[in-house]
Amino acid sequence: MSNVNKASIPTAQALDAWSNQSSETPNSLTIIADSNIASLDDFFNAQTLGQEIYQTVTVIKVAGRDIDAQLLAKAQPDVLLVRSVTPVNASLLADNDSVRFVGSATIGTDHIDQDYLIQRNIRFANAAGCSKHSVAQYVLTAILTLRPKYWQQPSTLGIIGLGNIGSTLAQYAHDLGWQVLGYDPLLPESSINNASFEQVITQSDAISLHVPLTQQDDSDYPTWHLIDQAALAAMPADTLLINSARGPVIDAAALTSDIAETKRQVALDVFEHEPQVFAPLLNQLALATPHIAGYTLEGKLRGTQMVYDALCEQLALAPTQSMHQLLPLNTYLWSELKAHPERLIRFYDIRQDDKDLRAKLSDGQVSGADFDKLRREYRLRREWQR
Ligand SMILES: NC(=O)C1=CN([C@@H]2O[C@H](COP(=O)(O)OP(=O)(O)OC[C@H]3O[C@@H](n4cnc5c(N)ncnc54)[C@H](O)[C@@H]3O)[C@@H](O)[C@H]2O)C=CC1
Ligand SMILES: O=C(O)C(=O)[C@H](O)COP(=O)(O)O
Repeated sequence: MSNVNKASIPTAQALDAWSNQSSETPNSLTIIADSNIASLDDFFNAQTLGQEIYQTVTVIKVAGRDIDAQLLAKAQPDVLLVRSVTPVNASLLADNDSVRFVGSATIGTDHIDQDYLIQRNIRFANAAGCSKHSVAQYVLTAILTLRPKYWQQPSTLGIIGLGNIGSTLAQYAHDLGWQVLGYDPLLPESSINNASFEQVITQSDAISLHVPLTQQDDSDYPTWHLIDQAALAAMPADTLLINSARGPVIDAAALTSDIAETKRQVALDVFEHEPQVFAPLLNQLALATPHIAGYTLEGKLRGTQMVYDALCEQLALAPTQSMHQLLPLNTYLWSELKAHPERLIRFYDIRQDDKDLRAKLSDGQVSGADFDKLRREYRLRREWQR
């Protein structure tokens, strides 16, 4: 049996050409995938998935925001692979009865209606923890760029949400001799889960948010507008606030007024009205980046690897591709940076990302198209080895 990788088709427009040729081959596997998933061709092809079972593996690559119900109804894929910008729910899948597996190469799952997928008996996998070091390193870079004195001076880092990213950030904070005040009502008390929400808000030098976006229906501790006008009013003006979780965790209108009044330093990687970013907030931020905290080569490849492994399990195949075969040598060592703080800009020049985003400001906003373009064309950083 020969395995033929029929094609990786780059755009939705190519779907018409593909569907005219498609002869509904038995044992064919059709995948619709967000073209922003790293190394799609390396992980999803007839060699890595065929293995005597699938004669044809077709990957239709589409921009995440263009994956819609019409496309799914027409292509009738077996597998849907997304990142964070494609809402996967009844509106997307109602007219489709072919999808058996949905993979999101991301940590966050707020774009996925998991109850609906269970109802439809569609297996779901995400990439929990894939970029936890990358995001933690983004946060450290933001803090140390804005407050270089914290390399030497003991400070208190408040962490809200102590899952994969929050707990990883706490390890780096301890490496630097910082005190950690952590709050996570869904985890047992621990050496880092050691404070109330109020204590974190009122007693930290810097606060970093690492919660999923949840609403009242999903959680006893919803995070939508967790940082609202009251939380900001309780936060001392010199407390640095960083959000790399999801935009709506902070009430953007309240934050805009708060910074105008307090001149607080705030670093945002995510925005309430993303992909649009509005000037009144952007112009007051100490640092602003286009949702790239997790965008390292390692973080993105790990995300792809995790959904590939889960798909292999679903198909009862042994995984044959590994991200380690695809990674160039990594020379970024956390121990080196700790010994030479002046090299931070070489490890991650966050001000360049900030500058690139602000350069897109026009007519009072960064448009969704420009925000997405910055992300699509982002030169992936390397994750520091710890
Ligand atoms: N900016 C970026 O590029 C990235 C952003 N993210 C975002 O970061 C979020 C966190 O990621 P992980 O740490 O890997 O997730 P995780 O699921 O491992 O941890 C989240 C933690 O938040 C806690 N939590 C939930 N509600 C809370 C509340 N009201 N108050 C305090 N804690 C609460 C949970 O108990 C859990 O321990 C993701 O859900 C995603 O939205 C993730 C990756 C990249
Ligand atoms: O993993 C997550 O959760 C994230 O926020 C991603 O890193 C965001 O990347 P995209 O999925 O929007 O490319």
